[in-house]
Amino acid sequence: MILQIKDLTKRFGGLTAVNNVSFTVEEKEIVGIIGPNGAGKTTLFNLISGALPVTSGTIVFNNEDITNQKPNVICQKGIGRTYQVVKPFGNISVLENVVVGAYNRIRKAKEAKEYAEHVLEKVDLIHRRDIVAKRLTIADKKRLEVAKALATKPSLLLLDEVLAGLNPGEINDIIPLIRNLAAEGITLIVIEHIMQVIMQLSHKVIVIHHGEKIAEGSPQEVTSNPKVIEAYLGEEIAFA
Ligand SMILES: Nc1ncnc2c1ncn2[C@@H]1O[C@H](COP(=O)(O)OP(=O)(O)OP(=O)(O)O)[C@@H](O)[C@H]1O
Repeated sequence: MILQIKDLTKRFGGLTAVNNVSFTVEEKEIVGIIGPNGAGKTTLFNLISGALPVTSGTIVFNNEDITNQKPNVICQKGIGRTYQVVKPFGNISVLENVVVGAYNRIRKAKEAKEYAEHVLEKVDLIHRRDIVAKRLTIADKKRLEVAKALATKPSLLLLDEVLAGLNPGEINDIIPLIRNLAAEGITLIVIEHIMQVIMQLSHKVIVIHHGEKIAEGSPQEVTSNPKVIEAYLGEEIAFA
């Protein structure tokens, strides 16, 4: 077991965004997290990555309690993440963006640059290395977001809607990339709205609704669960 989330709760004033959520993630697993808009998925990532303090509950990573540790400390322990809203440093090059990520783990400039180039090759963005990041297409900005997170050498990577806003062709191009990361031994937790992608990628799916975990199981199990179907009534997610 690489991650254990126990009774995790996050309140923003009177709003309980994450409510008593527990689950575990095994090494090399791909876990999908789904749930309607505002369900608390990104907040969950913010708690795991240390971007927000928890209200109660614990987060154990590699047998170590990391609850409420600082984001840079959690990153150095091996948890990387992407952001739903891509946040490249727009006025510097693609390569420099990734070098910034690499500096979390590598102190020497030459080594950080070499590692950043290696990561850019992995995400198929090496040919754009000298372009100013803000000039990238949306699809390439998503690849850059993954590259920045990969440069921190994560053993657990949290992907927050990296496929949102992409067309079907672009989505099909990025899915093998995600699979390759898993094949290399990186454990993945993936928030995604596109059910087909979740069904294709995930070993296990966790369904969050109003901050609570309402279902957990194989993609087939959760999509045939009446509670899950009800939570999604009126939502645009298609189970087909
Ligand atoms: N920093 C914050 N301060 C106050 N409320 C917040 C904060 N972050 C999130 N929330 C609220 O917590 C709830 C859960 O939000 P969250 O972004 O985690 O949902 P989500 O499942 O990721 O949604 P989406 O699919 O739309 O990204 C929402 O009601 C949101 O408005």
